[in-house]
Amino acid sequence: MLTVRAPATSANLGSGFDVFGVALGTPADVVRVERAPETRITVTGAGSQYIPEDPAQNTVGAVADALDAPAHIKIDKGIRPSSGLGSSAASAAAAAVALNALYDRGLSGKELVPVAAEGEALVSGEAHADNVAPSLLGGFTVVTDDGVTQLDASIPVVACLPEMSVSTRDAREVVPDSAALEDVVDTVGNAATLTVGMTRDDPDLVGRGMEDAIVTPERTALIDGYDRVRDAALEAGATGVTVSGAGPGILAACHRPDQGAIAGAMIDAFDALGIESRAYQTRIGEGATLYRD
Ligand SMILES: Nc1ncnc2c1ncn2[C@@H]1O[C@H](COP(=O)(O)OP(=O)(O)OP(=O)(O)O)[C@@H](O)[C@H]1O
Ligand SMILES: N[C@@H](CCO)C(=O)O
Repeated sequence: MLTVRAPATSANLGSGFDVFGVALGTPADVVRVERAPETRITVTGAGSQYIPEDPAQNTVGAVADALDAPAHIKIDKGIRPSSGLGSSAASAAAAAVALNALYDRGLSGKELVPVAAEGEALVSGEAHADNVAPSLLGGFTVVTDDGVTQLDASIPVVACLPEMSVSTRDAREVVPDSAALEDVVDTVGNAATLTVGMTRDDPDLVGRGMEDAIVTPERTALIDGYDRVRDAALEAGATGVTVSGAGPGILAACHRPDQGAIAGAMIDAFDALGIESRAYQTRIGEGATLYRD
């Protein structure tokens, strides 16, 4: 029996649609695997009632297929599905690491990125890798057609998760087909600013670089109360706020001393609209970790 913990992630970071991602310290999924003649999946934990155990419909089933590694796979969900915190990706990343070890496939973390992305193709229709890459590798990741670049980073963040669901598949349908050149220029500038901020562990540059005028405005319309929560977080000291992944999670970058006030302000802003939420006060952290029992 092998056990892997794979963290939640936040993709896009505003200016890096389908490119940027970060691993979060908490929450995380835990996946346990043992060899079996056929893949069988059991799911417990947060939102497990919404997650199919049929291998043909679960992200870990796609990973087991891709690695030709049948197993009994137990998923303990720490990350609620349809959250914007990379729930489906964390299970896929954990399964990729666990099955790679269980069957001695010898693939590196970077080589496991396209394998785990097969799970994302299953649930969202596209094998976008901006959640599975940071969940596997940790830190800040940049995913392009040429591969993955990873950087260790340690920025404090608050990830606020309201009691509502937005499916990635739906949120991809509102992404515009084209953009005005001036918005593209702004977004490239913001993405560059954010990347420099990550290399310096500078929450001010990272927060400033999270601005995006192309995809994020279309997505915020799917999240009740987004503008109120964003304003509350900024007033409480957040250096930048954006939609986490496809939403409804909202990510705020910050300095450590402001973290508690920002978390409280975001929860209170949702609460004033009659929406329950919880906030993870965490920081950019490590990728998937393997434990041998
Ligand atoms: N192992 C799994 N964990 C979570 N969701 C899964 C899993 N396998 C299949 N699913 C399905 O994937 C969908 C959730 O994926 P989706 O990409 O919409 O959310 P997410 O992973 O929380 O978000 P995001 O990619 O925006 O961060 C649900 O329909 C869920 O049933
Ligand atoms: N880049 C993907 C990530 C989903 O978490 C999207 O925003 O649709």
